[in-house]
Amino acid sequence: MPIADNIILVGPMGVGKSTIGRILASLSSREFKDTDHVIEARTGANIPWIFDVEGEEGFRTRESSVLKELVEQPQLVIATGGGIVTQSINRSLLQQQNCVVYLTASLEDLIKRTCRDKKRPLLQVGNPEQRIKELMSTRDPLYREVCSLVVSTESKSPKQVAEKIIQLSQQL
Ligand SMILES: Nc1ncnc2c1ncn2[C@@H]1O[C@H](COP(=O)(O)OP(=O)(O)O)[C@@H](O)[C@H]1O
Ligand SMILES: O=C(O)C1=C[C@@H](OP(=O)(O)O)[C@@H](O)[C@H](O)C1
Ligand SMILES: [Mg+2]
Repeated sequence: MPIADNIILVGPMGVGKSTIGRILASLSSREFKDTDHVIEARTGANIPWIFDVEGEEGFRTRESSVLKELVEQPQLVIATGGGIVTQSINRSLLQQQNCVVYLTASLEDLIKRTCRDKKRPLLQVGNPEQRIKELMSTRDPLYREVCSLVVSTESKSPKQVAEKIIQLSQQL
């Protein structure tokens, strides 16, 4: 893969996109961007606040415009939010990219990694375990539709996952 190409991480909340993305960027000499962080920096508000004030729809509009902007820049690692694939306009854009990596984890790990924080509004309503299961059943086919690689994070440290992505992306 040419060095100028971006690596884009997709997958469910808690799979490690933001954590692994940062490490992957430093290991592969790319700049790290996280769609959620860009939205927060631009609005001066955190994700739960944006969901409260603008609803999920307002957040998705912001997310789509940030994604469109980022994919046009060279040599980035882009960590997306777990719901990026719910919008068909985002899926079309992702399908045009060279390297979109779907990170996977067991439901048990996803629950463990998200249960302690309150920064994910979609897990604050109802039973979080049930919510993660529901979201995964609708979103898993969508992640698969847009990805060029599937990489499991199970029993691997974030650094090991980042190294695996580098190895596999060189074979694309
Ligand atoms: N491979 C991993 N093994 C164990 N814990 C992880 C791994 N990757 C991420 N985590 C932890 O899971 C939590 C969620 O990670 P985060 O990067 O915010 O996920 P995402 O951006 O996909 O929602 C964090 O506490 C992070 O430290
Ligand atoms: O799955 C989702 O719909 C969301 C995932 C979050 O990002 P992470 O996947 O980085 O947690 C964030 O974009 C927002 O809370 C909505
Ligand atoms: Mg994240």
